[in-house]
Amino acid sequence: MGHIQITPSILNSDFARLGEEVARIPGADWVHVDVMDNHFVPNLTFGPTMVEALARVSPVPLDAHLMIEDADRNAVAYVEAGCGSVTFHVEAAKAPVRLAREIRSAGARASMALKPATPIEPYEDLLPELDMLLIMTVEPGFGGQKFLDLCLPKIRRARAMMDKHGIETWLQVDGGVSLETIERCAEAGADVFVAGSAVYSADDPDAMIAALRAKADAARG
Ligand SMILES: O=C(CO)[C@H](O)[C@H](O)COP(=O)(O)O
Repeated sequence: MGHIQITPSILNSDFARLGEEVARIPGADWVHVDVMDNHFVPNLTFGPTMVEALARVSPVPLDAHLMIEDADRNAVAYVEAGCGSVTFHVEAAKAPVRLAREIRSAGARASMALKPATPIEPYEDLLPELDMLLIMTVEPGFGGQKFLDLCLPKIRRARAMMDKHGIETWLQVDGGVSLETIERCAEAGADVFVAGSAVYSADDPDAMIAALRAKADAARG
């Protein structure tokens, strides 16, 4: 298991002041950018041009979460836009192994996401192809939703598979992560935590990142 990393999502930040919003979180490990196409999810955010502009001003590297159809054709554009990590949804990829290899060859960390109802078991043999697995803990599409406890057993099973294979794949959780829920995720084996509304609704987002990190570290014992 890797060290604890906190990756604030800008989904619930002020889109009119994105440069200033990322400047408020220098203590983050990554900035999580939720790319939504209004097809894979019923919400629309931004594309590679906006992400490229954000990458130029962000104090920390970008972690793109692509909630888009046709991930096979579009994911590498986000590596070229300057993202250090690119996550595609397995439900949207026709050839996930080829896609993970393309992301890696283009120079970013390759990551694959599972929606809450998508099981991990069919993808066990694919884990060594990934730098990170993202287990969604809400239905993708919107920030500010309630954490789904039903996803915790899947996080545990994914961590057990990684241990069995002896691989260093990071395990990210995304959706409803807060001071109230982060310990459960860390205990289950997650090491990378996306937090959107918890960070951006705090008076001091950077202090919230430190508080989340401390809770996750404590839960690990
Ligand atoms: O992927 C997402 C939604 O699809 C967001 O990253 C996620 O929901 C973060 O927001 P919050 O922490 O408020 O749940």
